[in-house]
Amino acid sequence: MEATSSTTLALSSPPTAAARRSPAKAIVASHHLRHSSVPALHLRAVPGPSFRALPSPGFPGWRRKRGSGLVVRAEMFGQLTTGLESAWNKLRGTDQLTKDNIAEPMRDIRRALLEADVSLPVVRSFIESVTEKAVGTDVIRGVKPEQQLVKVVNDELVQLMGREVSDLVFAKTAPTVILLAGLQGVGKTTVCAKLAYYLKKMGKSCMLIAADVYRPAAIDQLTILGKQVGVPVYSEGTEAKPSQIAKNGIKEAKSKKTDVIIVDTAGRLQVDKAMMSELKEVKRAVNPTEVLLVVDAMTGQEAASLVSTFNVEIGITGAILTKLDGDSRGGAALSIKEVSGKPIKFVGRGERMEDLEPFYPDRMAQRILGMGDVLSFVEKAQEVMRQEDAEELQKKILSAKFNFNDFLKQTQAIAQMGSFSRIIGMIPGMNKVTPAQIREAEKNLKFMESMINVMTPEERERPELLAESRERRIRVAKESGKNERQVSQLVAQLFRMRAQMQKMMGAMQGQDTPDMEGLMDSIKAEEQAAAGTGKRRRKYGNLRRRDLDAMRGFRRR
Ligand SMILES: Nc1nc2c(ncn2[C@@H]2O[C@H](COP(=O)(O)OP(=O)(O)OP(=O)(O)O)[C@@H](O)[C@H]2O)c(=O)[nH]1
Repeated sequence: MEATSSTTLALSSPPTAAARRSPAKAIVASHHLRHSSVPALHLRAVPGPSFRALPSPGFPGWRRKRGSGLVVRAEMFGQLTTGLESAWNKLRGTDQLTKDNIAEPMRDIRRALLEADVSLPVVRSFIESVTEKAVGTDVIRGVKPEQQLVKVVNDELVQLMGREVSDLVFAKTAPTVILLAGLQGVGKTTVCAKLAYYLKKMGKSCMLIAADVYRPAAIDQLTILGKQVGVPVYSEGTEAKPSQIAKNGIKEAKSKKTDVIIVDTAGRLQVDKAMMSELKEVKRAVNPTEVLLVVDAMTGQEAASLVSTFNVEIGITGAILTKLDGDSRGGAALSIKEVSGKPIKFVGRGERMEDLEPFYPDRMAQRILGMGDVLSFVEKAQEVMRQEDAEELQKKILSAKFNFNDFLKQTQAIAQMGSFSRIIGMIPGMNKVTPAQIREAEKNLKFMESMINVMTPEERERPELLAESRERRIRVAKESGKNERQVSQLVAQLFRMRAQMQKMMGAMQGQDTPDMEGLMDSIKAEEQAAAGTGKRRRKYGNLRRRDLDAMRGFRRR
């Protein structure tokens, strides 16, 4: 309920005043008094160009500014943001994130999340994965450890909240039916109208169905709000059965070729059998595309367990989180997806019809951290590092110095970035590598890593040593638990990779040609030994031929 800027009010009893001004507000305001989670509005006159009605500091979203006597809109999740800040501060003056220096900041993060009413199992797994990622992060030139931790926490928060925005699903053939459920006073009726307003802006025609027959004012409230947003409301009073009203309403909406139908259902003070069975009945009657549970952000992790319960009982497709404007501590937004497995699709951030927006996990994480500039700085620095790495790699390939250390670097880069294709994509001329080749490479890397790990620094630096010495290959095989053939293939593969990369980049000059006789003989001998079984030939024959071709290619050059 927001008064317009021209409204002049100096009142102590807002519902009565609101009642005088607008019947819609009267219903909303009187309804307000019945619900404890939202403090009642106390309209207050504050001096200004014109007197403006403002909620009291107890109202979500508004706080009294210290010292000034002014009432200002509060930062969302302010307390959580402040709690996290102390974690970053503890890392000042350190050079790198380590298991030891991260312990105390992690305790601060844990405390901040618990104070924000995030559910304990969620906090535990969050702390675990942030710690693991933070300690395993490479130092990025110019980026301070505390900034790096902000980035890790941000990425994990985004992940926790579902990563991607979860769009509303529309039925293949209209109409799309959206069933709204929720406890009393969470903002369900308001959400009906807000959602209709949102969909109307998308160019969809809507109809609201008033199936809350227990609170008589709910039907009037929906009718008035419907008028306000210019959407028809179907109702049959309080005598009919909700499932029947919903059915009839859908029939009417279909005859009017309506795109989306939103069904408002009755809330209860708490979850009870009667509500669940009625909801099940309505759900059966309307066969909805979306069943969305409206939950109040002020109820913290309780909201998350409600989403779980409703999902188990009636099967829902997602949640709408209301009253995110202000004092809510963040527990609901951070716990819902993880606890229930269901995404938050929309958030309500005020009482006006336009105060409903899709839920973007990344934007929410940035709001919580309040550090957008740090995040983009770290991302840029990471990008520069990757480019430098890629350039370095390119130089090595051009001079045929691509060795086992580079091989390992690739594996680590993959672990960090999630995909081989990103590195490959950064090397000019490498975009001819097919996704299938990349997938294959990713699979093989782990296997190869175990052999590279037991090579001496010299052998890693100069793969020629292994190509030329059977003893070395046997030693590597023994220490890594592989056989000689596998080591020979790995060495051959490195040279083949060099050759392929160079070929692709059109730079065939300046490479060393090791004496490959020994290695080739070894592969040939293996091939003969394996010739006994057709199965083995089929399995390995192709690979060996390719290896030998690569070797021959090298020898020719
Ligand atoms: N600050 C704030 N208030 C909201 C928001 N959404 C709803 N409200 C207010 O919450 C109060 C309850 O909203 P209703 O829509 O009447 O709640 P309901 O869930 O339909 O209640 P029942 O019909 O009893 O189940 C109203 O005063 C709304 O204006 C929001 O996102 N932010």
